Amino acid sequence: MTDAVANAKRALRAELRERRRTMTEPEREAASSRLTQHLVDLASDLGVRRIAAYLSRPDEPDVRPFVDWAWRQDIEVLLPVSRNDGLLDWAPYDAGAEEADHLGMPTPTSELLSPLAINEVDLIVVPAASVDRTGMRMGWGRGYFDKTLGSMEKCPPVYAVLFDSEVVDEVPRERHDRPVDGVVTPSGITHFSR
Ligand SMILES: Nc1nc2c(c(=O)[nH]1)N(C=O)[C@@H](CNc1ccc(C(=O)N[C@@H](CCC(=O)O)C(=O)O)cc1)CN2
Ligand SMILES: Nc1ncnc2c1ncn2[C@@H]1O[C@H](COP(=O)(O)OP(=O)(O)OP(=O)(O)O)[C@@H](O)[C@H]1O
Repeated sequence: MTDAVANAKRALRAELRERRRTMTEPEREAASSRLTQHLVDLASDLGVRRIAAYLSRPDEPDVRPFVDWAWRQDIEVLLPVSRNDGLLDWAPYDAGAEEADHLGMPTPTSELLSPLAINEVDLIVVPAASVDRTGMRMGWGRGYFDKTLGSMEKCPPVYAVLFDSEVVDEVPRERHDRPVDGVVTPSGITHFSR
């Protein structure tokens, strides 16, 4: 049963990855500017002082203009750094240098903070492959965010960033999967009731 779900996730991820890969540049640019506006609205409405986000790759919905906006507003932004033990360290965004880590993910080169640093933020913006209409989230297959969110005692609002077509009726679900409070897509913000 569990294997069947894991296989279903893998197949769905491959399909979603391919769809992202074939998006055109004008489509990406239009999505990016609308997405940024909604992320700015979300952070402004919540009055955040510190957030956790990530540095998107070219095929991901572009959260970089939002990260830069937050930094210019003096909102502290923490970025994930993948560890070999499956946990995430965090490092502050300072508009400085970045490098690709061994998984190919853009990673900051600023000072490393421990996995506990995320306990101090008031909004977490996470990547996702797909989210369903109840808020159940499927990530990219390494469990980093499920582990991180599952380890938090008191979790601030968590919003996944996706393209519109990636919000679906139902995602394959395993016991350890963590739901999100909402999604931000180019067409707007959806809040789930939990
Ligand atoms: N920009 C960005 N940074 C991020 C993430 C992300 O999704 N986007 N992460 C979010 O977690 C963490 C890194 N996570 C990763 C998740 C999966 C794979 C990966 O190689 N996955 C396999 C697919 C496995 C499968 O399909 O079952 C692959 O792509 O071949 C790499 C890094 C932290 N930083
Ligand atoms: N809280 C957890 N504790 C231990 N192992 C976990 C936990 N969450 C996920 N895992 C393991 O991580 C692997 C990937 O899980 P899954 O396919 O659900 O990842 P995902 O939702 O794509 O990841 P992410 O949350 O990083 O985006 C699985 O082998 C799973 O057993």
